[in-house]
Amino acid sequence: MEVVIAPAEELAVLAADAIEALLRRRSDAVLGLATGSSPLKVYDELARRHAEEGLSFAQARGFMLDEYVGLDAEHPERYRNVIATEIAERVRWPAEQVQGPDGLAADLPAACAAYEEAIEAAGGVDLQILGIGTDGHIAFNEPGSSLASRTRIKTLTRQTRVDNARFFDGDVEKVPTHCLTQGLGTIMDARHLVLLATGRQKAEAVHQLVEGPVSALWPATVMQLHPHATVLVDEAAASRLQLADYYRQTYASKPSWQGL
Ligand SMILES: N[C@@H]1[C@@H](O)[C@H](O)[C@@H](COP(=O)(O)O)O[C@@H]1O
Repeated sequence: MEVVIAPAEELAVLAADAIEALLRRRSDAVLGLATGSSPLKVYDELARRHAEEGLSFAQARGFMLDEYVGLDAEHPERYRNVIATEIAERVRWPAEQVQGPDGLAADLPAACAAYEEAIEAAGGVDLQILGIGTDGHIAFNEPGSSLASRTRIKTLTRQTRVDNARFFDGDVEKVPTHCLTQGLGTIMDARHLVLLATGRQKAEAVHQLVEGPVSALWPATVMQLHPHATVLVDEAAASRLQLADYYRQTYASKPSWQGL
């Protein structure tokens, strides 16, 4: 696992560099997309490169991590709509090439199974962008999630609903109680995991993710078992890391030919 500690703007550039390098290598690359505030600067940077430097998403495919159950098709916080607004439309990504689990399906388990099949049929995710919840969840894999889980229905914790209430007029009761989420096993199948975290409220989760014992109690710790995982954090999110100096030295002495 590589840990990079840098200001948020720099982290966004690093993540965008990795995505750009992938797209220039393979224009039909498969990107894993996350919602939440953590990836927003990355999406801004990709939109800028699309507009100013011609970075193309015309052939790329995208798979979202998760979706709320039951939000109206037009609801602005429906993750499908969030991804359309924050990234897909800005880079003129053909809508049919970006998919998410269907939180409005009549048969939710069938929708989860279909989603797993769609990811597999696309050849799997090349690069997965991730954020992390304050309770250590990735996607919506709340504490207690099986480390081998696949796309399924989950109940959101009170903590996650409180954290996400800011997107629902600050009213926790408006935050859905259930979601569909890629499982930890699904996420672990992606070939490169790039997690972004900023702010002191993420410091404990980041410490557990990087340095804690692998445990369902902190679901993101499963990433320690991934052969290619990158953790991009600002100083505040890194403030509880025991080996922060070592990560800094390692990154400072990294050869320029080596990407993330
Ligand atoms: N389902 C999303 C996650 O994918 C995201 O990583 C997390 C952190 O959100 P933020 O980046 O806004 O802190 O919250 C949500 O619950």
